[in-house]
Amino acid sequence: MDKGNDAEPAAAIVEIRAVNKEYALGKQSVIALRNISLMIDKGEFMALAGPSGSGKSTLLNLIGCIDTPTSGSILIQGQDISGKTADELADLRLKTLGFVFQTFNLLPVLSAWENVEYPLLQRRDMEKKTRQERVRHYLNIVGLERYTHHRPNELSGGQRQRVAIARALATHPGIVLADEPTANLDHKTGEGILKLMKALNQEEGTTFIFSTHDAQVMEMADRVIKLADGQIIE
Ligand SMILES: Nc1ncnc2c1ncn2[C@@H]1O[C@H](COP(=O)(O)OP(=O)(O)OP(=O)(O)O)[C@@H](O)[C@H]1O
Repeated sequence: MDKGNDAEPAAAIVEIRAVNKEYALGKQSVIALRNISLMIDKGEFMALAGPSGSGKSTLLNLIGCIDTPTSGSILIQGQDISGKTADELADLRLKTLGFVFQTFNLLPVLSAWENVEYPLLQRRDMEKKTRQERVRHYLNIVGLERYTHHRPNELSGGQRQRVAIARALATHPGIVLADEPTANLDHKTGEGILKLMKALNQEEGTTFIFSTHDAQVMEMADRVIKLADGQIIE
């Protein structure tokens, strides 16, 4: 009987195979990632840790299909993304990936409701009623049901990050990528955001991959991958 890997379902939601990333900086080149190989399972709550410049954002950008590796390959839900067109990658980002950023990246002229609704408007096949229920559901989950009409500048940092989390989850992505999601929040608020992410990971089974400097944030992860100078050291 064939017991090879081909016969088994792929457990990894993200697979990174021997990835290198080099940036050209004028005539010089900067090696941001060196020979990274990593399997991330569905439902993981995983932290990327490491000092500034160690390659955390670069790795998140590659997994998020925002940037491409110089060599090596990345598989998302078993599909190699290197052969995909820009349109196919945009579709993958919209359907499979949710993003949470350090600086929240909300659209300032839109209300909390409209910010969460925004990515759903690109789903042409989604009915208005379904869309509105989604927005209401995720704003309730992050505890912002009373702030739906507020614009980002009328919200606190923690509330803004809650809007960003609701926006990331509203499209029902399999994976949420969060680049230093607590870096611009005070410690208590940051802890609340992490607890919220962890609860959503457990309740909805969403895979979370986040970068952090904060040791207490790392403690909440199922697994911590440490990077230094573009390499996995632990
Ligand atoms: N667009 C770019 N052009 C040139 N070099 C870059 C670019 N982006 C990142 N780098 C370099 O790649 C390396 C890794 O950067 P990266 O932003 O991934 O680190 P990081 O661990 O996320 O740091 P931080 O915690 O400060 O955000 C650094 O040396 C950085 O200067």
